[in-house]
Amino acid sequence: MPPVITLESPFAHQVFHQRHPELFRRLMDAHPYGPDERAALEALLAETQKGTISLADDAFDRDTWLDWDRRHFGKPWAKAPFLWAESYFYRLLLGAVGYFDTGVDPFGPFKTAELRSSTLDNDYAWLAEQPHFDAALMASLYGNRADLGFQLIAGDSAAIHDQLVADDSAAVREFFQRVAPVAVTFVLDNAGRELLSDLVFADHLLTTGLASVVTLHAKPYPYFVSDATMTDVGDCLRRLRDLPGDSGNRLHEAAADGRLKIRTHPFHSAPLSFHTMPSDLAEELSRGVTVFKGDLNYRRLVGDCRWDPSTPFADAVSYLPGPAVALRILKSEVVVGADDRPRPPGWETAGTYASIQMYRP
Ligand SMILES: O=P(O)(O)OC[C@H]1O[C@](O)(CO)[C@@H](O)[C@@H]1O
Repeated sequence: MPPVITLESPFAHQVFHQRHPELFRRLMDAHPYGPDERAALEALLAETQKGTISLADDAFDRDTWLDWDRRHFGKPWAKAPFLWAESYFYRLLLGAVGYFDTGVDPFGPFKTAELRSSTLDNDYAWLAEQPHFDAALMASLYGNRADLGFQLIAGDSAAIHDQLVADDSAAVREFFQRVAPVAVTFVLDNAGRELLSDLVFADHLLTTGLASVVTLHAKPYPYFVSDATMTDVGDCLRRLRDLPGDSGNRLHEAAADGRLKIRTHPFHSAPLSFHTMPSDLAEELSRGVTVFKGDLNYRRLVGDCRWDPSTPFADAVSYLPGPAVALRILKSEVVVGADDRPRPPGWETAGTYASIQMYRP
């Protein structure tokens, strides 16, 4: 594997030194946190910006983190791998605000606001007509770009394709048509609009008979601000029932008869790439095709490393136990399988480029 990306990277440094303080300001604004939680958040910020990585003796999940440790405890945060450090940061954030005692999702107010957004019904008006395969696939992809005007998805697809650095959409469509009906697992990313769009894609696969069963893998706890937990999946399914079209009701029925399953796995909040996924998860992902959503899952899929962007996608994911589709808006420095068209500086992290990549063992 190429060298791993660490917090020494200017992009990762910016995440820890600019985005995290802003996140903490918003959390303290959104919640009536008392002096203890506020002090714990301030201490966490200071530690992750200047201190050493530590693991509390009485942490309830100490054994898990010792298992996931790669000799990072006791070392400076500034030298840690970006993926490992970000993941542990969110675990510590949850501890600081008492999540493991109260069960109150610190990001809940942001997620709720998105589902209550006054523009949501209008943005999903296109659902009134049953989307075809490409539109459903693109909705799931571009759901990963939070600020997308969703009418674009059903409209001018040429503009969208121009932004793709890798486009295996035809191979994805042909794959589903050839192997249908197939078991499909979604390794979910964000709640809110992204999850609503993923649900629309899942409904399309079930309704058209391309999927025999769809399993949604959510995060075991709140993570990376907006990542979907099991609770978020329930909330989004309910919200989808109020949006135009009938996807929400169909998925509700699919859940009732066992064609839609919702689950989680502890490894989805591990600070490690999928190369080291446990055998029970690998066994699950070997049963059909897996759709990996979003930037964080992409980093975990290929490894959060300094790949040459022209490296074939298949070379980076050949360890997978079965076929896979990766749908991602590029928001971090990791890129594989990109075409060689010239792009402006910073294109990897700008959040304006996207990729659709398919792996068949
Ligand atoms: O929601 P997504 O698509 O997984 O993106 C999350 C991304 O945001 C960051 O936290 C900061 O850019 C990345 O580290 C991470 O990959």
